[in-house]
Amino acid sequence: MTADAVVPAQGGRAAAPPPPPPADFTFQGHFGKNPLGGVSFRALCARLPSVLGGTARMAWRTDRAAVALLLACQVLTGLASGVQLTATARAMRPLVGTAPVADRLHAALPALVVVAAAAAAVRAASALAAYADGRITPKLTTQADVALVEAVCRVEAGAWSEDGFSDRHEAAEVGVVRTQMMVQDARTFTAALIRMAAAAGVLTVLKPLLLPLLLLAVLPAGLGAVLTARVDYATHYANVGDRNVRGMMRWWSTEPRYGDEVRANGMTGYLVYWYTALSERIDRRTLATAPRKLRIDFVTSLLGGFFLVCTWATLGWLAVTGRVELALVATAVVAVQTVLAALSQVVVSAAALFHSSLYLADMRSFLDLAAARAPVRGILTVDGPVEEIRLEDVVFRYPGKTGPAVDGLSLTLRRGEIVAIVGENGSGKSTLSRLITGIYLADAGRVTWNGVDLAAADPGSVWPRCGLVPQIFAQWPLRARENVTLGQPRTHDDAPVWEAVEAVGMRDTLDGLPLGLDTLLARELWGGSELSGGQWQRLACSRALYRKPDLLILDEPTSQMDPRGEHRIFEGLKAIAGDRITLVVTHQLENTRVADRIIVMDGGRITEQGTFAELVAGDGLFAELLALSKDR
Ligand SMILES: Nc1ncnc2c1ncn2[C@@H]1O[C@H](COP(=O)(O)OP(=O)(O)OP(=O)(O)O)[C@@H](O)[C@H]1O
Repeated sequence: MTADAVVPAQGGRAAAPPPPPPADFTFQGHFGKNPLGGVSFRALCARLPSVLGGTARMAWRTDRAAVALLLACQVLTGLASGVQLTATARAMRPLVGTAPVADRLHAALPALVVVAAAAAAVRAASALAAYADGRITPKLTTQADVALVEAVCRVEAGAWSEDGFSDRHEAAEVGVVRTQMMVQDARTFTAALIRMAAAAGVLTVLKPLLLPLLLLAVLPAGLGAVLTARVDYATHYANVGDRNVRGMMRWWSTEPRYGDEVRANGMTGYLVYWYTALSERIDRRTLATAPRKLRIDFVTSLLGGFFLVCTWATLGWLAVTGRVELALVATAVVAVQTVLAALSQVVVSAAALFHSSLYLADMRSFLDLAAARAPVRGILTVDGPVEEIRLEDVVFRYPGKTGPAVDGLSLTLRRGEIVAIVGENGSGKSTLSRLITGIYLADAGRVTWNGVDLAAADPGSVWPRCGLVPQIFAQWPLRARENVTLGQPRTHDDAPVWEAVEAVGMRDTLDGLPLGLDTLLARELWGGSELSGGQWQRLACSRALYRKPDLLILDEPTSQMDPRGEHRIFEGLKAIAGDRITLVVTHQLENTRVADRIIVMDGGRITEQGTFAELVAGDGLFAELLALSKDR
């Protein structure tokens, strides 16, 4: 079914005109250019030893015993292949003689036994090598995967706003998948290389002339495989942006949590159309390369075939003209077949290795990029309770935006204070809370905690002192207990967990779950229990309270709560305010009554501040917004 065939459902009404296709996602910046686009063929092939070396080093670090076993098996394979061919040559001599069959067989028997034993050794070595690979690969893949997850979790939040960062991440994910094939490709490659060397050695002894011809017969296939891999990679690179967005849309469309919105708002038709259209665009790019790949295949097969015919013709000519005795011709046939099979394996696995190396290089370069974006701020530490947080002429602009989100803002927050931040959508409230916590660093001006500039402070001494309930909070598919304690060192005492749960009025709800605090909060997983939106929000608040932070920031903390829950949260805030700085971002202006001070933001600046009574009495934005909230 094509995108055109997918008619967006409009509640039974005829769908016209056709919906717009998905937007084009192309990056013009630094990452918009395929890094291999201008690289020569020789330079591409020269990568192979470093790829093999890199894989060997990674594997060595992972499981030395398995790597040693793998190497031993490879050497054994080579030796056994050589023995097999030499014994074949020895067996052929009596076999092609003129004595009675029984005598010929009898004379060839010892050599044939050696052939059989060597073949068995090759089989056994190959089985053991597969076993060693099976031990290395899962660990290697997990290592790569964990390294990627960790790197992504650590980067500065601002990195995600950089042009192409998210797509480089998507490309790195493909690198992790490719890691699964890396050891197998390297194993096949080295085994074939060793087998080929052994067979070529025997063949060289028999008739050196055949070897270059064989090489010529196989090399075009290798060239073709590498050229095809390059075309595939170029297509992959061009598709990364689209695939990334398609993956996200797939998640949003199929995630049960958003299922109600998708169904009741009649989005299914358009979403399927959109998904199909984007997939077709990706397919079009992929299919566009098919004729080129076919041409490469044709030309290289033709060349390879030509040289293969030359090899067999040469062998025939040698036999017919008596330049080689018949027994040796028979061995040469076996040797040619062996070298040919091994050579083909070498080029195919070398091309596969090369292909994987392109994606692994993406993974490594993303890990480097992520490491470069990890917070490196300084070694200063914030000690003791946080008494004062000060912002001095702070300016912050998101990458790619023309104007600043926070524009020359100065503010002092003191321990024991509850400060409410209000303002219209987009006025910079959430950005301000990110600057205060040091999630973002100011472009100009500075933010200090107890006089320590966050730009020079180790985040490890700052973030453990924060408790943040963001506007969009996570609903972790973990047990209820972990949903409260996540981010804190593990304790075996549930009393503080219940205390935090009690503070947000969730004790009865969690008590009622099948396994209490041990209940898995994930509807879609086996044995999981789902909470309501407001209950999840209460749990997010309890997570921040459990941390007993020096700085508590609540960004729209009660937007999904019933009045009882909301009342409880704000009463609770007053009770614990003495030990910390509390910041509440809210549009529910009535809730700001609890605050000692209210800050009104407009266009990234503070335009008013004071107590609730003072601001109500004034004729500024706060009074206007409050009047609007009551005007029904
Ligand atoms: N991650 C981001 N990347 C780029 N621009 C952003 C990002 N987050 C916010 N902005 C921009 O910064 C400005 C301030 O946004 P911010 O989220 O701080 O406003 P807010 O006052 O919290 O709004 P709301 O009341 O809607 O939550 C807005 O113009 C917004 O478009």
